[in-house]
Formats: sequence, structure tokens, C-alpha cells
Amino acid sequence: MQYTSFSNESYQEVKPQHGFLEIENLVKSYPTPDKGDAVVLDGVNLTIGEDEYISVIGHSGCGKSTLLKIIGGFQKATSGSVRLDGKEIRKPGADRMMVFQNYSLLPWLTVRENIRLAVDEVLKNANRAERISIVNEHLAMVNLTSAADKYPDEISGGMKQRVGIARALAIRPKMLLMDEPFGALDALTRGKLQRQVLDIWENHRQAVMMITHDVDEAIYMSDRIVLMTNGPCANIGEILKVPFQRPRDRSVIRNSKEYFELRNHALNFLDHHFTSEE
Ligand SMILES: Nc1ncnc2c1ncn2[C@@H]1O[C@H](COP(=O)(O)OP(=O)(O)OP(=O)(O)O)[C@@H](O)[C@H]1O
Repeated sequence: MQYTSFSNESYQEVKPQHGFLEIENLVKSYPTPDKGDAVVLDGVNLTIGEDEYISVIGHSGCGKSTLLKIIGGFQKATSGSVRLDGKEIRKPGADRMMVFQNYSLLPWLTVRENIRLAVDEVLKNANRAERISIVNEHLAMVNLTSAADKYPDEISGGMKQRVGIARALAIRPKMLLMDEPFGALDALTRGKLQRQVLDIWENHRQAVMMITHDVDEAIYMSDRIVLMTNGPCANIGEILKVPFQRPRDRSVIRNSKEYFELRNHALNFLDHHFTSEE
């Protein structure tokens, strides 16, 4: 793996002292009908701290979602290992919650019921009053208290995504896995929701891995940005450390020299890894 070649040393990768999620030599291939195995991920190594916010950027088809699904336990690695808190990940679990771009809410349940269902399913030791309180707390956290009794088709895309995030957070996962969570939203709603997610994360620190195609979003939100090389046989090309203090003010960091350099470095990397097929 290469690391950044910035003259400013602060951009160099700093591994978290205590690896919470540890990915070692991860390989994932799929069988093809005629050409043997197609290798999607080829030897991914990554360590994430328990309160780190990591973004993953790479061209379409390089294997970002595959990586997230393996961490989520929805797919199996072909070889290598993925451990969370020292335990090998073999199947989905309530310690890792996924948030998808397409919301994935149950349309026949209200906003409140969508969150309640997950809480009932996972927090089996909590009594009824505690579960109601957790649901209400998370509805309030994403400003959805007044929409609690609406159905998904009665609310906007941004609100649906907030339900998905509240549902994921309500069961108190150790790690949040987000696959382009703001991808389907208009720019204004996206900006607001990014801020809300950061506010929540700053108050309830947990490990986050977020896939995005947006370099500005990655810089604004993350501690480190993982840049993937193109597939097939994709790998981690570089890991960039984001040097800005939190809480971040988007308009302030955007005007800094470091922001400009970091953004250009990421964009140049992506340009460099642009295949002729794209
Ligand atoms: N179940 C599967 N069976 C066979 N091939 C698959 C399967 N799932 C994914 N792939 C292939 O693996 C590669 C990586 O797919 P993946 O969805 O992980 O990429 P991605 O980087 O998330 O793309 P995008 O940014 O477009 O969402 C693609 O070539 C895809 O066709």
C-alpha cells in the first residue's frame, strides 16, 4: 500500500492505537460462468479505531459496497480476516448497522414503528418503557418527532434517510456502515443531514465507515479518507488523514490551504485511477 506523498507530514496515515475493526489481507472473488474467478478485492488491509469516522472513495465497481457488505457480515471474504473488537465477523449482527442510499424502510409501518421494530428486535432485554423512551430519544435526535406517525410515502427523501439513521443508531451499534447515505438527496438537504449526522456522531462517538463519491463530503465528515484503486483486483491506494479540528465549520475549512491541497490530492488520485473503460 502507498501512503500520501504530501510534503506536510500531518497528512500521513496514523494508525489508530487500538484497532477496533481490523481487516487483514482481505480477498474477495466471485465465480464467473466462463472466465474463472473474478477478483474484486485483492489484499485489503485496514485498521479502524472505535471512534473513528472513515470514508471510502473509489470509482464505480471497484468493490466499495462489497467491502462494506463483508464487514456487515452479509457476504463472506474469499480469504483474509475481518475482526470487530477482536472477534471474527462471520454473519450480520446488531453490533454493526447499515444505512443505505435507498432508505430501505418498511412502507406499511410509520416512522415510529420502523424504528420501534428494530429496537424490539435487538434490545430484547429492555422493558417496554425503556424501548419507547429509546425510540422517542432517537426520533428527537433526527428532528422527526412531529413526523413520527407518518408513513414513508408521506415524507421527503431527507426525512426517510433520517429515519434510517435513527433506526440504525437506536440499537446502539458499535459500528455504523453507511453506503452513500446522502447520495439520493438534493444539495441543500444533503448539507443539512451531513451536519446532523456529524452532530450526533460528535456526541455519541462510534466507528463509522461511509462510502461516498463526494470528496468534499469525505473531507468535511471524516478523520481519514481511504482511496481505493480501480477494480478488478482493487486495493487501498492511499489513506489520507484529514487535519481539521472538530466541530468543523465547512465554510472555514473550505477556504484553507490544507483543504485545497487535500481535495486536489484526492481528485488527482481518482483521475490517475480512471480506467479506459469508464
Ligand atoms: N453478487 C455478486 N456476484 C458477482 N459479482 C458481483 C456481485 N456483487 C458485486 N459484484 C461485482 O463486484 C464488483 C464490485 O462491486 P461493488 O458493488 O462492490 O462496487 P462499488 O465500488 O460499490 O460500485 P458503485 O460505486 O457503483 O456502487 C463489480 O464488478 C460487481 O459487478
